[in-house]
Amino acid sequence: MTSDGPVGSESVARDPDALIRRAGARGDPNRDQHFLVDDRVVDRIPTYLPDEADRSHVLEIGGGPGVLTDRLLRAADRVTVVEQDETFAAHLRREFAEEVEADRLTVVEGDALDVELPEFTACVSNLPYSISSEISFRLLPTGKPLVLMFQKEFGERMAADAGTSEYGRLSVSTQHYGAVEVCEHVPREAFAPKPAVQSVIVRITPREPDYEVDDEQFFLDFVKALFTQRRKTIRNGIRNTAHISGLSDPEAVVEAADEDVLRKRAGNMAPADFARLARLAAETGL
Ligand SMILES: C[S@@+](CC[C@H](N)C(=O)[O-])C[C@H]1O[C@@H](n2cnc3c(N)ncnc32)[C@H](O)[C@@H]1O
Repeated sequence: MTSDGPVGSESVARDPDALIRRAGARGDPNRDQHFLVDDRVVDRIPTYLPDEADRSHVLEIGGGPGVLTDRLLRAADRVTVVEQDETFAAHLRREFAEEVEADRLTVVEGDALDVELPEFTACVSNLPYSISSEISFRLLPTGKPLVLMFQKEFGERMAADAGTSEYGRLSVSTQHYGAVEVCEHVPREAFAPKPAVQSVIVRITPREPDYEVDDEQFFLDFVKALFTQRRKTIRNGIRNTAHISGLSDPEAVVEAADEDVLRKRAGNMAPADFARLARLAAETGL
């Protein structure tokens, strides 16, 4: 049930279309503004947080008219929303004046890639897709649960298993930080204006990886290097990409590694296989 009623008296969830009307501006696709207008989808998003997630301070990137902000304020003690567009930032402060006054909502106007992020306990966002990768790799190292909307292909690559066509550097580097699941496919019709692409909601639950990495930066660079040569064997990948991985003696790594591993291709290497090889590479070839 949603309400189109007066601002500030909402005991039921706010109606998406009414919020867009009160914001006084339509979404501009050139500014990554595709707003959720399907209540059922918006209502489900906060429920994808893991049960054990700490809901004391939830971060939202890209608040827009505030339909998700509204649901997050119902599910969390405190919310910080980062919004780049001054019209929508001003609208959010107006629309949620009571919550701002009560210190339950902070509206940060600025670019989510530049602003200082608060000490949040979880992040739930319908992201601006043009910054999907950069913002994800700002959020992932915080080790907090994330529920994020992405372009379908991007979210599926994050969640992909070794041996599938979607599996790549993005899968390994995301899964390094947490367990990744696609919770829901969201059709274009759930947004206004309708985006050109389909979307997915992805949950990332932080956990320690099931392998050990001594030098995280080298591990991530090594994975990046080997996926630039995904059609080549690992043997040739190691040899051809020292300028990316930073190896000073790639030949020593090839000599030390198992033949079984050297014959594989990056797309068939599980994250734990990369980690084992990265440890060996750091010991023998850095
Ligand atoms: C896909 S819309 C989502 C809006 C709202 N949460 C919803 O679900 O309807 C993305 C929002 O992010 C904002 N935005 C775009 N780039 C941004 C950036 N770099 N930093 C912060 N916000 C940004 C846009 O103005 C827009 O309001």
